[in-house]
Amino acid sequence: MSESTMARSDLADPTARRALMAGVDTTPGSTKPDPILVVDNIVRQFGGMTAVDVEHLEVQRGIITALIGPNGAGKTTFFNLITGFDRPSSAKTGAHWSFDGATLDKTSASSVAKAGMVRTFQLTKALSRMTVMDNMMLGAQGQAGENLLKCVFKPMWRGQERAIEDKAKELLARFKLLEKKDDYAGSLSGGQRKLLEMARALMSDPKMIMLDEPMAGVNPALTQSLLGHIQSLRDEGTTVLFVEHDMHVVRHISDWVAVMAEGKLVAEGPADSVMSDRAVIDAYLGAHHDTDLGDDALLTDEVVEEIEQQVAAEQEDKS
Ligand SMILES: Nc1ncnc2c1ncn2[C@@H]1O[C@H](COP(=O)(O)OP(=O)(O)OP(=O)(O)O)[C@@H](O)[C@H]1O
Repeated sequence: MSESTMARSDLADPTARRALMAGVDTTPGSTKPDPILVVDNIVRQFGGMTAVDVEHLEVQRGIITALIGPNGAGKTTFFNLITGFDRPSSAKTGAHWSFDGATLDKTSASSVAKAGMVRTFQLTKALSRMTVMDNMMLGAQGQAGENLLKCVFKPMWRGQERAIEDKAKELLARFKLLEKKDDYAGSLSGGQRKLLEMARALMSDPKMIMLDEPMAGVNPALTQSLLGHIQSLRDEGTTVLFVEHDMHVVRHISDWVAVMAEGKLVAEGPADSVMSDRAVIDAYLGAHHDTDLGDDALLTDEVVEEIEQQVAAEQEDKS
C-alpha cells in the first residue's frame, strides 16, 4: 500500500468532483448521485432538550463532506448516533440509516466499523498510556473505543499478527510516525496525535472515515500535512465526513458542506454558496458572533451592524 501503488479514484480529479456535484440540489436533505450514507428521522433528546433532529441526510460517496455548525448544534451527538455510540430517541419511531446499502439502525459500534464506517477517536488517558504501535494494533480490531480496551490483546487477529504489524508500520511511515512507534502515544504533539488517530482508523480499511475536528490543537506546520493526508484519502477513493470549526480549512478541502443548527440540517452545498447563505450566517451569529467564517468579504456593513447591535443588547442585559 505504498503511495506510488495506491489506486487513484476517478474523483481525484477536481473537475470530475465539481461535475458530479454541480447538478445536486442545495435544499437541506437533497438526494445525491451515489450516496454512501443515508439517514432518516434521527432524533436525540436529552431531557426536554432536542440535541439532534435530522429528517434526511445523504452523504455522497468518494468526496469530502464537511459537517459544520455553531457550538451545541448537535454535530458530535449526530456522529455518536450514526456510529452506534448512542441510541436515537426515535429508535422506535422511524429512525433509519444505512451505509453502503446495509441498514445500521440497531447495529453496535463495532459492527458499524466492520461495515466500513470508521470514526477517529481522541487519545483518551488510557490510550495515551499505550505505545503508538499498540494504538495501531487496537485499530485493527475494527474500532478503537475505550470499551475495546477490555479485550485488548485478546487477539482477534491471532495468526495474522505479522501482516497486521506490517500494515501498521506502513501506515505509521505514511504518517511520518514510524520512528515514534515505541513511544507512549501521550508523548506525541497535538498534531502527531491527530495523525495517529487517523492512522489508527485506517487500520480497518474503512470505506468512509469520520473525523471530529481533525485540526483542533494542530500547529500550522502540521496543518498542511494533515490536510494533504485527508485529500489523499479522498483521492484514493475513501469517503471523508468531517466536523470542523476552522472555516478556512472547510473552504480549502471540502467538496460539499452540510450545516447543522439547533439539531437540524439547515443548509448544504459547495462551501462558497453555503457560507454566504443567510440561514447559515444567522445560525452562527445567533450562537456566537465572533465566528470567523473564513472569508472577510462576508462581513458586510449589514452583518457588522447586526453584530454591534447584538453586543450592545448583551451588554445592556448584563448592566
Ligand atoms: N450526554 C449529554 N447529556 C445532556 N446533554 C447533552 C449530552 N451530549 C450533548 N448534549 C447537548 O446536546 C447539544 C448538542 O451537543 P453536541 O456536542 O452534539 O454539539 P456540537 O455541534 O458537537 O458542539 P461543538 O461544536 O461545541 O462540539 C448541546 O446542547 C449539548 O449540551
